[in-house]
Amino acid sequence: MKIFSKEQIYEGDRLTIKKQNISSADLMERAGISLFNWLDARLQGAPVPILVFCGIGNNGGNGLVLARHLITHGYNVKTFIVDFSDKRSQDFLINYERLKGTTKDWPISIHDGDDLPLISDQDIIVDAIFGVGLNRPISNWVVNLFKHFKASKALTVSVDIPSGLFTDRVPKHEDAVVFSSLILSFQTPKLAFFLPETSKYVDQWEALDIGIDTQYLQDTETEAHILGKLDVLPMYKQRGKFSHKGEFGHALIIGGSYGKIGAVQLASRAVLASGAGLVTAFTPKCGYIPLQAAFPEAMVITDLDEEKITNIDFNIKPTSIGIGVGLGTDEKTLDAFETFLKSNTVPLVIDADGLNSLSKNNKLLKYLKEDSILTPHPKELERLIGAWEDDFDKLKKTKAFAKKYKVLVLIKGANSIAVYQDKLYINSTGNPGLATAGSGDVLTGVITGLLAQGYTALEATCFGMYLHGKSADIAIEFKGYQSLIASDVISYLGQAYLDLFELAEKPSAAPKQEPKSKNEK
Ligand SMILES: NC(=O)C1=CN([C@@H]2O[C@H](COP(=O)(O)OP(=O)(O)OC[C@H]3O[C@@H](n4cnc5c(N)ncnc54)[C@H](O)[C@@H]3O)[C@@H](O)[C@H]2O)[C@@H](O)CC1
Ligand SMILES: Nc1ncnc2c1ncn2[C@@H]1O[C@H](COP(=O)(O)OP(=O)(O)O)[C@@H](O)[C@H]1O
Ligand SMILES: [K+]
Repeated sequence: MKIFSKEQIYEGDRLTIKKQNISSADLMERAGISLFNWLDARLQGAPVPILVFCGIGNNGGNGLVLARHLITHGYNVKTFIVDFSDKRSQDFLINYERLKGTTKDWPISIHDGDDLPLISDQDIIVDAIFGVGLNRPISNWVVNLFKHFKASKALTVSVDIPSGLFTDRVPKHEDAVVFSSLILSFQTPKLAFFLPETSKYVDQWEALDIGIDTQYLQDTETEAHILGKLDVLPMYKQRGKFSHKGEFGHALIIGGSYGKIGAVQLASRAVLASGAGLVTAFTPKCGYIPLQAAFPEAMVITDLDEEKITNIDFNIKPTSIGIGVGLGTDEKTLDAFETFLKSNTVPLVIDADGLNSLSKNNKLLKYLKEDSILTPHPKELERLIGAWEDDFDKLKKTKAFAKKYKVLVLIKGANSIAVYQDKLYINSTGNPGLATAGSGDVLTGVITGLLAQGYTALEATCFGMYLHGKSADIAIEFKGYQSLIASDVISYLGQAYLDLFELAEKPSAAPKQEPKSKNEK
């Protein structure tokens, strides 16, 4: 699913209004009704007090439309205008009048210095104060209102985006953003929903189709994409009945050092569990017995040295290589890594100590084969590209690095992001259970295994991180977060594959389904 920038959202609104020959108030009505449908389908008339807080712009306008429909459907609604500026948008005013025509409970205006309304933790707060139009720091009295929301512990639903969250920068103060239990976002989510520094404001999000022009949605190139099942399913390669293991490639995992052979075993097992035909592990001699004993499906080649890799030499023709897991950064290993990089022409995944080797000796970067896949977690990334201001700056720097060396960088984390040729591919699967030793080694194996089967670097990375996270999402249903271990992610990979072909289950009371916009294949 594409993630549109602030400018593209405004352009989409404008173009839709023109092409569909409607007014902006009509579009606002449609947006407001999509909010109502979603909430009504789940509230089903519950008498819960709903407190709708509206700004004076179009986000506020959405709130007024929602309030009006809730009132006419008999819900228990109180509407507040958060009067942070005397500049009211046209569509806000239209809906302000409409609302006053609907109920005798006119909206209550809140100004700087007014007492804040009483909010019980049984209430529902609708945050329609700021949308994507936020363009400067928020007045303190509004920040106090946000703190008041948080202190009330009431369920908070944000319209389009949590008020106070910018679409393109990290908020200066944590209190200046509404902590949202649920965001009902128009048409597509925003990039800020997926970054470590801003995701704390985002619990759940839903994208509501408001009928933005499908041609525009289809034709507009966006920097970021969130990858769901429907985005990765087209990448899946069917298996023919008469296929044989040679067709599914031969991956080579290079890594391991004394006491860290397990990383190689995890990666090698993940290679086969992702569907590759053959896997060979290249490790120090100390890895030979453990690997052959623990994982008979793998073939093993060993280094001359007992405890570390000192000379990478193999007589097989792998179709993909994954290097770095458990590798260590001993001087001799660094030299072997350099020699290997200079001669390698095979599709390559570099992880863990392979990345640290690149950081220790960044003149090696120029030897990286085009489309090599680097899979750093944030700490490894910082060693590679240097420190960054915030998550947006991190992405900017990573894009520059990926373009400069013509590589793909997968930044691992809660929402892993693959950075490739100026684009960002954000993973939608995975959970905190994955914060466990070796889960990154498994990811390396999955991606190397997919590369071996002929997936492109981008496909192997996007499909790989999706399956890896999906496997963990299935595994925690049986294991819980705490006791999920990396081996489980391998064991449940098969279920992750099978899940690809399960139809997405309908929410319990499916709201009136707007026609799916084309860009959601
Ligand atoms: N135009 C339309 O018909 C549609 C607009 N949409 C809604 O409109 C929102 C964007 O609306 P707006 O562009 O009016 O902007 P917002 O409603 O997000 O912000 C309101 C106004 O506040 C001002 N402002 C920004 N930061 C401020 C601050 N810190 N202190 C005081 N004032 C500040 C801005 O001038 C802005 O116009 C979207 O988030 C979405 O909710 C959607 O309904 C889609 C349809
Ligand atoms: N909170 C989280 N939610 C989802 N995925 C996570 C979370 N924490 C870590 N992960 C995932 O777990 C893996 C961790 O990789 P890494 O840090 O390399 O672990 P290791 O080095 O132990 O193998 C990555 O795939 C990352 O995306
Ligand atoms: K909002």
